Amino acid sequence: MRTLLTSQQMKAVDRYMIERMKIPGLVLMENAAHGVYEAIRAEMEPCSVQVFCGTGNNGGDGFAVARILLANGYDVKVVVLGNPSDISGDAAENFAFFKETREFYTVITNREGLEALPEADVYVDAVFGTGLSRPLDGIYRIAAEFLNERDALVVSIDIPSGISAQTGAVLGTAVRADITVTFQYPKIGHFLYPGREHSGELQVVKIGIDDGCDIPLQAAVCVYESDDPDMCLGQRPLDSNKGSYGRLLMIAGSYGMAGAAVLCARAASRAGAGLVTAAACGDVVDVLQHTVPEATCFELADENGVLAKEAADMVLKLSQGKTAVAVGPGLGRGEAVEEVVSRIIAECDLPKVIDADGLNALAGHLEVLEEKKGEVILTPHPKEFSRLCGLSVGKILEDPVKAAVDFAAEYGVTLVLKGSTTIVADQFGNATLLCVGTPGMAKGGSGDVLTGVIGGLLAQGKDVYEAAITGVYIAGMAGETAAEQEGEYSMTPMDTVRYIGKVIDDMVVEYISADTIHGCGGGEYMPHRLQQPTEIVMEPIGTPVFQASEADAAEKMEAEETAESPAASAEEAMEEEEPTIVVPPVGEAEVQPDEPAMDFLEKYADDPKPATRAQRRRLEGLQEKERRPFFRHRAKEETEAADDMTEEELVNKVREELPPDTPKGPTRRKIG
Ligand SMILES: NC(=O)C1=CN([C@@H]2O[C@H](COP(=O)(O)OP(=O)(O)OC[C@H]3O[C@@H](n4cnc5c(N)ncnc54)[C@H](O)[C@@H]3O)[C@@H](O)[C@H]2O)[C@@H](O)CC1
Ligand SMILES: Nc1ncnc2c1ncn2[C@@H]1O[C@H](COP(=O)(O)OP(=O)(O)O)[C@@H](O)[C@H]1O
Ligand SMILES: [K+]
Repeated sequence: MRTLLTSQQMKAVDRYMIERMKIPGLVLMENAAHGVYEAIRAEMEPCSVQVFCGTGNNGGDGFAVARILLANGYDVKVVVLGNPSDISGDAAENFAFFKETREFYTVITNREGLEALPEADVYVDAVFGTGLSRPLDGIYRIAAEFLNERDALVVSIDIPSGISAQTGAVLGTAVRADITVTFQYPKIGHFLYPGREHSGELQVVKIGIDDGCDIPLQAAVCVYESDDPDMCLGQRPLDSNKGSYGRLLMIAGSYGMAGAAVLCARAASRAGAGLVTAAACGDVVDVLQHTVPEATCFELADENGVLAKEAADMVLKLSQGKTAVAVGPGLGRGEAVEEVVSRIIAECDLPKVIDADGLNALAGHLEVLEEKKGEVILTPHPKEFSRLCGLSVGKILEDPVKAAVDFAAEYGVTLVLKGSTTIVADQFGNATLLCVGTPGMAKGGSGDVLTGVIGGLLAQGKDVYEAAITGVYIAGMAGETAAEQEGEYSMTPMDTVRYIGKVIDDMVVEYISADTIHGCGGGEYMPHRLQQPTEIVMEPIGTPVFQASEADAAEKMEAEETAESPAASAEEAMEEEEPTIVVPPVGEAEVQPDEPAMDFLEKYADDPKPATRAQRRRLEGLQEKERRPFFRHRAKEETEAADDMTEEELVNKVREELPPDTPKGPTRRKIG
């Protein structure tokens, strides 16, 4: 799990370090530039590099990178876009060297100027960072388009120029980077499309903004990605029984849409619910009894295969003794459905997840949410959300985090806005982005699976925000596994259901105490969560921008100094050292799963970074196959060499080659 900052929060952190911690801005910029330089050096030996610089601090980073590259033998040209006399502050300090020597920079104002430049091996995009405030136009637009046409490595500093750090939106046009190097904290725009795709491989480097500033703790947005080690569940206690894992009441399906109920019920069971009770109209019950034998079923009153108003009394009666409700998949539409859904919300005090036709039933009747008795999770895709909130889909996607957070706060619900990046927002202004799932899930029925998983977790006693986040993670990871096994084109939602168990099994760790309700752990591992909306104060500078008083800060420093021995803190610091994280590139390369092996290998020979996990696995598999003869050959040589050794020499050699003791990871408790 990673904390994401907005541009405003990042600026506030920056100011804290400069004004309070007295780290000069130039030092931060130098550290940032070294991070970018390391990223380039890891990819390319000294070669020709053009650094496109704007006139703000992003450009300042660019000048510093250019200087470091020059000092390390790269052939560098700085391309200044905009008026050099606008360069000020730290950026001007870093520009000074180029201004003086004149030899390594040029100011470009039009396309002809760019086209007259020689081709380079690497282009660095240091035009705009978090300060982007309006769509790119003029020379900036031309330069972004020019960079996108280059057949060379493009490295963006902080965020691809033209991408909004807040929303991931393209403002006018935007650079498509192969690598983006950002500083200390990723930004929301790195994880929302189209920003996620434009960022390429994301690297996060430390620049000296460390502990001591509480703004990152106040951040309300965080992200989970595939295989995130922080996402875990506790073990089931050995002496538990089905009653320990809750009872889910599911109301789903109608004539012709029994499948939605089947997927939802199966997913809930796979997510661990102790008992799933499916309430539906007659035809659906018949199907459920055959396909989901583990569920108990009740027939509800219907009219032409869709719930009748009278069904509401039966549903409310059935809800007694249950621990959660899932309602909506495949319910169909009509006044009766609206009444059933409204009454469940207003009269049943259990936590509930509402999806699909449950959401359609709510659209236009949002006042019902003001009367809600139990906590509510809504799981719309953008179109369903548009029907709910009245904003157009386009408007929602302009700033989906804001749209989700605003709605959740206004109606006091947890909102799951589904998509290629799914956003979970709670009523306090917190949001979690989940970069899991696969285009293989873009197939009818995937949403029903998610509803079942969330319902199953709710039934087991998970808090609504946790159930929503964990549910999206599990369904997304199960979808990714299904895509690996069955292919992105062919996988079905039922395949996703099949792999839920594998995903959950990988998430179960021994070290979470099972005393969280019903043995479903994870609480303390979930993101830091604000209980009150927080505002980051930007003005006035220098005085109480940050809440802690001088006296508090001095006290805290003194306490920290006396609390730890230097050796212990150094050791801890090493342990806590955050590695540079690398987010796999997304979207760019569209490779069909059925592509012949050789074409696939050739396509990625120079750039082994296919778009999806499934594609990466496939590539790794093929590369491994390619390598095999070599390994066999080496193994044979080694055996022959070993034959010539005495036994003692052989034992010593093996000892030398043994890896040092590695710490043991969490293991599952053995039963029996
Ligand atoms: N915040 C931090 O902690 C650090 C920030 N650093 C760098 O500083 C950057 C932010 O610097 P700035 O705040 O100066 O912002 P930028 O360098 O991103 O750009 C701001 C300048 O561009 C202008 N501008 C914005 N959009 C424009 C458009 N479409 N067309 C023309 N002009 C436009 C603005 O008016 C402003 O003058 C970060 O992205 C990062 O690269 C680093 O130096 C390291 C430390
Ligand atoms: N390109 C994608 N990448 C990741 N996840 C996706 C993608 N497309 C769809 N999904 C996921 O699949 C599910 C689809 O839900 P939904 O649109 O409600 O489907 P349906 O109503 O047909 O069941 C959501 O959880 C969504 O996040
Ligand atoms: K940039």
